[in-house]
Amino acid sequence: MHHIMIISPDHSPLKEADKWLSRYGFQVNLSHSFEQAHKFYELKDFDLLLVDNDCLTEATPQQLNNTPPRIVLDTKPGLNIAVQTMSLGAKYYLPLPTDSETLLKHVIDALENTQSQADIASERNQDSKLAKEAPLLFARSEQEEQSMRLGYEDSTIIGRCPPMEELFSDIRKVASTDVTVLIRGESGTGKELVAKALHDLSKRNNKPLISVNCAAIPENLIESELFGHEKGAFTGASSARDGLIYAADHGTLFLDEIGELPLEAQARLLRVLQEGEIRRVGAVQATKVDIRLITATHRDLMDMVRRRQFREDLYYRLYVMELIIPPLRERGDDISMIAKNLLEKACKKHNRPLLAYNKSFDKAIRDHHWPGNVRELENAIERAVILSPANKVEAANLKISSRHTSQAASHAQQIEKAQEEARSSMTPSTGTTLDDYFKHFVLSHQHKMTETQLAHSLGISRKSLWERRQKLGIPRQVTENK
Ligand SMILES: Nc1ncnc2c1ncn2[C@@H]1O[C@H](COP(=O)(O)OP(=O)(O)OP(=O)(O)O)[C@@H](O)[C@H]1O
Repeated sequence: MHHIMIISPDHSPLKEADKWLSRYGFQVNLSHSFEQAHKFYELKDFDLLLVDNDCLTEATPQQLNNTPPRIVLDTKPGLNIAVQTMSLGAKYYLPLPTDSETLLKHVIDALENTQSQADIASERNQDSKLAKEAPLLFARSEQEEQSMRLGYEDSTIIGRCPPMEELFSDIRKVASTDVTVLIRGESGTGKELVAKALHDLSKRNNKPLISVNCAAIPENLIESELFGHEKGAFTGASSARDGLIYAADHGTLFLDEIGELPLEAQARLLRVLQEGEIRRVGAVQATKVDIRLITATHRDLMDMVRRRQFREDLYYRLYVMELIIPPLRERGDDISMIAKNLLEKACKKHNRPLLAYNKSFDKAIRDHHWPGNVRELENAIERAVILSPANKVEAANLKISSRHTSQAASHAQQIEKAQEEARSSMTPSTGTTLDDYFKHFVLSHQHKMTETQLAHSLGISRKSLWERRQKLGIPRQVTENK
């Protein structure tokens, strides 16, 4: 039988865990503080500690010395505290209140993980005599190798600037945990790449990573796509179907553009997170699923909560860990490093010899503002490769619009200016193209409409709206956190 010590103040919701864990056969003891726990028990006799963060912050370094592995739970969760807590040795960091299943799952994971580490340690001890006689080089696992190479020129995510280094360090810390991660960054900054890195570096990497762009699925289909449906659940549902969440069972589900998820689907998703089970549209019974959820958005979800466009309870579920990807224009020398890599790729793709990357090309790239970030850079370089002569790429062939080239003007100022222009003339001037009209309408209305409302007003699907934004490089509304 495993012995667990809960250390939490009287008012903490963590005390509930006592009855849940006892019901599952764990032997549980409770203390109000580390001081009290040390006074009445030998902490080394316990297999695991569940600690309310309030008690952890009050503990002295001596009280934390030689204590069993711990899971830390927090009524005021935050990224900085989470990272600090994990770096101080916590196995998991979870928000409070939590539900019995989430807690049990993490308790079991932590106990199993500790056991396997103990097994490895004892094997290493046995091997150590041999090691002294003939030193062996232990190769790093493929996963460790991959984690060390994050950011390098040959990695899928290139970046060496301090904000990217910080991001990689956070990725390494959270990848192995099962916590829900919210990735924030402007369009084209690499959110999907980060989600993939988290999956590849996790213990779920031999199971599927299912990526879903919530903005690209028509609103009336989103629930059945995600959650599946029963036969006859709606017109056209001629047979029962599993949804994408079920397809991610035991793996990772990446929901991109989570801010575009309609409210009804948000309620269903919340249930998946709370209960660990999924109910198909039209079904009575639920099925258990085990997924690690990663979400991404360029939107200010808190602002959407205030406008009642996003559920507050879901927001707090998603916001356990936040990873922020800086816009390309703030990455200094990384821009050239990424550009060279993209040039190489584009040359290969178009069967061209590696074209010379000269100074004026580099200057043009570094001077541009890149509102569409790495995706825009990728497209511009591909254009330049196609249009340039025999053996060198020419800056002019990047075809980047000059109104974006001022580094001084901030992205926010640019969007504000564009919106101001759009608002000051509510009808487009004569001679504008359909694309201009489209751009004008989106920029002048996006501050007061959701993507669904915008698409509806334009008489197109959300998928088309999303695709045309990418094509025309129309930035989304700037949020205060960017
Ligand atoms: N740091 C990077 N190094 C190299 N390539 C990158 C980097 N970041 C992004 N890319 C490339 O840029 C493109 C856009 O990346 P990705 O789709 O991950 O962005 P995103 O933030 O998810 O975009 P959106 O918000 O529009 O869905 C991809 O082709 C990706 O491979």
